[in-house]
Amino acid sequence: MRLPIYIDQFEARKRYKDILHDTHKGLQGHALLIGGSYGKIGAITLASRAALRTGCGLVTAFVPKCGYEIIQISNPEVMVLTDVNKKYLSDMHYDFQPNAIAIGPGLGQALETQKAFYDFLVKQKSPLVVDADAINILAQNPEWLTLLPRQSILTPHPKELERLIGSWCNQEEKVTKARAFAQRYQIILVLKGGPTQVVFGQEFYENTTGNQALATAGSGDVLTGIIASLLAQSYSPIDAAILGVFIHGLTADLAVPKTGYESFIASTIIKYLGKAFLFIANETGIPKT
Ligand SMILES: NC(=O)C1=CN([C@@H]2O[C@H](COP(=O)(O)OP(=O)(O)OC[C@H]3O[C@@H](n4cnc5c(N)ncnc54)[C@H](OP(=O)(O)O)[C@@H]3O)[C@@H](O)[C@H]2O)[C@@H](O)CC1
Ligand SMILES: Nc1ncnc2c1ncn2[C@@H]1O[C@H](COP(=O)(O)OP(=O)(O)O)[C@@H](O)[C@H]1O
Ligand SMILES: [Mg+2]
Repeated sequence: MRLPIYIDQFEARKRYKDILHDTHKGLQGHALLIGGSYGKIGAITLASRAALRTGCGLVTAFVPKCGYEIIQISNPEVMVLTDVNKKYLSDMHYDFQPNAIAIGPGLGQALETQKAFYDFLVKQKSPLVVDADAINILAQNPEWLTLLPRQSILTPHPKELERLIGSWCNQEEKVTKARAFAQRYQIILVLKGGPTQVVFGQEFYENTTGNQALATAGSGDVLTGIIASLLAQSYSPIDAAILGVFIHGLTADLAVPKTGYESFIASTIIKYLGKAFLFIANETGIPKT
């Protein structure tokens, strides 16, 4: 098996873009995060807060009606659009053009949601971030995979990956199958775990940040928000995926000496995003190439 390209501070630094002094929220990108269902609005709440803390100018969450007050109260900076349905999404309808869309956290797999996801996919032209139940729905309806815009980023954890590509006997087989899948559908696969790997075309990357503190509910939902935010800020899909997993893992490395593993929760990732960005921007000592 070919050696991976390690996602380290050099790879992160060369991809990182400074925020310009004369920018404004309209230039910083608008991310749309679609998901949530009754009992799982937290997933999209976390994803949308992470998107804001990653620097995009505007964030809209599209959730079922039961999520409206939850998100408005917990994230006042986030705008909220609601579905006609109370408990799960049934019609992903919005009348603006976001710079990036992520779909899946907390979405559920109700039949009406699956149909709405199909109608949504048919209309998409720009790369998406696809996570959690949106991946599970694709695994149940593999013929829809061809509808994914090229260079969409799928972020499965190992169980979601298995639903998508089937089981594997060892790491080598996993990567071989993932690579064939990514090439077939012309997508980027973020294989979450410890360590997280990224598969894109002929390239295979492995992240060097992160630790077991990330094994906590909502950790992946936060990653989805981070990657969507970078995509909305005009990072290319592969740069958004690579920088996203590096920053996500770095928060845990920076936090654990202060929090310990046990008290680290998904909100702690968001809390440490600022320190992670400062590290990449200023503390690596690596000049911008
Ligand atoms: N606050 C909220 O609103 C939250 C909402 N959330 C939302 O819930 C929805 C369901 O998502 P989900 O991931 O919890 O369920 P699911 O896909 O069945 O996977 C679980 C199974 O997968 C496995 N597994 C997982 N990781 C693994 C690993 N690293 N390595 C190996 N195996 C691993 C493991 O299987 P086991 O080992 O038990 O066989 C485990 O039992 C989704 O929409 C999500 O966004 C959550 O984000 C939480 C916070
Ligand atoms: N032991 C570990 N070491 C490093 N990273 C981990 C570990 N366990 C989980 N993670 C990371 O935490 C995140 C978990 O994502 P996911 O399972 O989708 O969580 P959730 O659905 O609860 O948000 C992934 O980014 C994964 O790489
Ligand atoms: Mg998840």
